[in-house]
Amino acid sequence: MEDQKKRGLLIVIEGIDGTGKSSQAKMLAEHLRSIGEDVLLDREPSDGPFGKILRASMTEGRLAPDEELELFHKDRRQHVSDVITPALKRGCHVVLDRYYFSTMAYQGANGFDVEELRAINESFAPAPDILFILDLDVEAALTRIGARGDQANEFEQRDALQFCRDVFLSVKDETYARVIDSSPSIESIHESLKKISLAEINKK
Ligand SMILES: Nc1ncnc2c1ncn2[C@@H]1O[C@H](COP(=O)(O)OP(=O)(O)O)[C@@H](O)[C@H]1O
Ligand SMILES: Cc1cn([C@H]2C[C@H](O)[C@@H](COP(=O)(O)OP(=O)(O)O)O2)c(=O)[nH]c1=O
Repeated sequence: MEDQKKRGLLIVIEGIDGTGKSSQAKMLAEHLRSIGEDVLLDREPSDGPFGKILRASMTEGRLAPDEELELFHKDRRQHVSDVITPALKRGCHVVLDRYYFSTMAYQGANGFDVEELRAINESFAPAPDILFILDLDVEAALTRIGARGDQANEFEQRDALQFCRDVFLSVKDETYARVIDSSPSIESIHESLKKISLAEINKK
């Protein structure tokens, strides 16, 4: 008898820096576990070898765009095959802080073609069951992360973050996508994510 265990849900949380992804992912995972669901809380770049190189480059100095993109794809291929797919197959939900929509956004802002990036990633990475797009204007997001670089840096940063925000919103009509206004309190946003996630889990 084929194992009839229900496949887990891939729940992805995306948004520009400061929209509350990490806070919401942690709270959602903790809530689902508290009601007996098997949940893996994870993130991209992942904690695998390629992800580690990427995270190091964020403090030690950005890699060349081509090299950086190649590493994000290598990291995701390994993350999907070694972590995400096995977890979903054993019925474990995966709550993921960033996924390939961040590649579309941030490497798109770096000059790569957004739709091409989407096609490459969707050739090997499963689409989410739910994609929460945490949306917030760039000024409010920058304030939250206390990003006060020099003026020039801020202008560049603002433009790039606005580009990213627009890319995230560009997938809002997908059946799996939910745009969540991230200006309310952390708790009220958590209530929205909890309600939507439980409705999907109960559909299975
Ligand atoms: N809804 C919210 N209202 C006010 N502050 C928030 C909210 N969500 C997150 N924050 C704060 O903003 C900062 C960034 O939150 P974080 O969860 O790390 O966002 P991200 O992972 O999207 O960068 C943290 O200091 C966090 O406490
Ligand atoms: C997953 C992913 C992240 N990123 C970027 C977004 C972040 O600036 C950085 C690290 O992600 P993260 O740790 O989420 O940083 P933050 O908490 O500040 O948002 O990696 C990409 O450029 N491409 C990607 O595919």
